[in-house]
Amino acid sequence: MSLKAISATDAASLDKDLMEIGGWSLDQLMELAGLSVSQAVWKIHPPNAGKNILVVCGPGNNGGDGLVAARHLAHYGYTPSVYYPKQGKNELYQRLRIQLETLSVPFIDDFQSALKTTDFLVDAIFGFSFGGALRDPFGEIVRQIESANVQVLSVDAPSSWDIQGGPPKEGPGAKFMPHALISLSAPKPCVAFYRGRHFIGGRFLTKDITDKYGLDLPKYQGIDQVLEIGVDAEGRL
Ligand SMILES: NC(=O)C1=CN([C@@H]2O[C@H](COP(=O)(O)OP(=O)(O)OC[C@H]3O[C@@H](n4cnc5c(N)ncnc54)[C@H](O)[C@@H]3O)[C@@H](O)[C@H]2O)[C@H](O)CC1
Ligand SMILES: [K+]
Repeated sequence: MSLKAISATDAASLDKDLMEIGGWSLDQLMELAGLSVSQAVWKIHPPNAGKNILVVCGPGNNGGDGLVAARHLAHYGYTPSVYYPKQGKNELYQRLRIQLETLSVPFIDDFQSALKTTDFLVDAIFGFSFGGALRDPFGEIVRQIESANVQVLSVDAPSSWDIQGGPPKEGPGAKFMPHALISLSAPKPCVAFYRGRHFIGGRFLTKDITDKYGLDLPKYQGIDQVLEIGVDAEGRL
């Protein structure tokens, strides 16, 4: 199955359209994005493969998707924990955090130790608004993830990758190739550099909006919020 990619600028504009024209709130979009991330985790790493899931969340909405996913994973019977080194100011993130704390999902400080004991990692650090060189503390965090012996699912883009141009040429992230990637709404151009399992999620697009941005409407099956799509040997979708 092939799906067209969307640039970072169009992805931001598409979200704006959904909220300003389509009647959506950010909470709703993030809830469906995070729900699809949790379903992708289930498909890749079902609970009988190990229940300890470490969700690493960044300061923006990509991190918000991770917080939502962690909540769903707790309800599915996993034992998620969250590493959230730089919480964003938006009150939405504070509410998502409270929801996790009331479920007794731990927010951990010792990332290095958590990496050694986790069964699976969700990279919800940066999505389509990432740009430039990694600023502290994220350079070291990405370096630890890429050298850890654990399967990773990246949310929307492998964190540290340029959304257009793919992995950095050197430094943290240069060797980062997650086991799986879930693109939200539509793949981002950096997927051309990606080799691994590839999912699409964010089941809320309408034909009007896919036509406006020249995208394909994924053919989700039944009640699934996530669909696995392929990437060929040359990185084409
Ligand atoms: N339509 C959908 O599918 C939806 C997707 N969602 C998710 O939202 C992100 C995009 O969120 P946004 O808040 O715009 O940005 P990010 O989370 O990618 O990052 C912003 C955050 O990162 C900081 N930052 C940027 N570059 C750097 C750097 N080089 N070093 C350190 N820090 C950096 C920046 O300052 C901000 O704090 C999308 O990918 C989806 O995952 C939504 O949930 C809604 C619907
Ligand atoms: K990410």
